[in-house]
Amino acid sequence: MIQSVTQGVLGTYRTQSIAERVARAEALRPGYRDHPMDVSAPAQRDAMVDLRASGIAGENYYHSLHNPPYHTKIDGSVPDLLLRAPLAERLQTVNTVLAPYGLELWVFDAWRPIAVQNYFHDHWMPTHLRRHDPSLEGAALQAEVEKYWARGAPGGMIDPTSPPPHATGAAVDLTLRRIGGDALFMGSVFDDVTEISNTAHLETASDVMSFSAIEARDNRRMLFWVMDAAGFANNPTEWWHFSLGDQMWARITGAEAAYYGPAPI
Ligand SMILES: C[C@@H](N)C(=O)N[C@H](C)C(=O)O
Ligand SMILES: [Zn+2]
Repeated sequence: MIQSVTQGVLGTYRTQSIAERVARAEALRPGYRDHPMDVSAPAQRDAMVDLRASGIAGENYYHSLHNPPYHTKIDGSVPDLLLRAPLAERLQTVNTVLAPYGLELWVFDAWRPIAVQNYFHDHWMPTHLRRHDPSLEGAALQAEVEKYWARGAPGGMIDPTSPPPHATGAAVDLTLRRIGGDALFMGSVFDDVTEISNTAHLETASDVMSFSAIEARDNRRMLFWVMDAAGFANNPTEWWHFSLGDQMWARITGAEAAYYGPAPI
């Protein structure tokens, strides 16, 4: 029998605010790309696995045509959903927590080719921002871009001490869905790179919240806490982005150093 999400562990997660935790992460995140990297950590050699082969559902968003706001396949994208093997195992564990509720994870993206990262950071996001504010340039433009899109690597040469999160195989973009069915309502589409996607946006949104907003808030809470319990850190500007072992994770959790640099691909 399928359990209601209002009961048991997910029921608890739905009622537990994430405001404080996300605010703390937000304060810690700046400068995460300068966080120490343990380049000789044995984990640096952890294998990459395709998540579908590990029983985790998903489709690479950038390699699909059903991917608003893009509605087109992104040049350089790949169909794979590759992640470090120990992290894939943790996602399997998350699925065992979700299964009694008839839920599972749905992955949008994991390891990302540097060409895709460079495109969004260097072209797509600056173009989008300048459409709204043509005067935006230089450091101010970069700061706005990097709220949502991490700096890539010029010429594709990834710095082993400062890789973009999705180049490490330790960052994953995902949501919750009914097993084999529809995704739960999270209040924004994936890659809506505006404030609506900030993880705690709905925690503080308004005094009189719509039922839609409450549902999205509670679903975000479920996702946040179930991933937190598996050791993942959330990127505070995006409800879908989680990582473990990379620099953003290290910065947010207070780990001395990251142990996942560029993925062995
Ligand atoms: C925008 C989103 N899909 C994303 O992946 N953002 C993070 C911060 C990144 O670029 O690594
Ligand atoms: Zn991401």
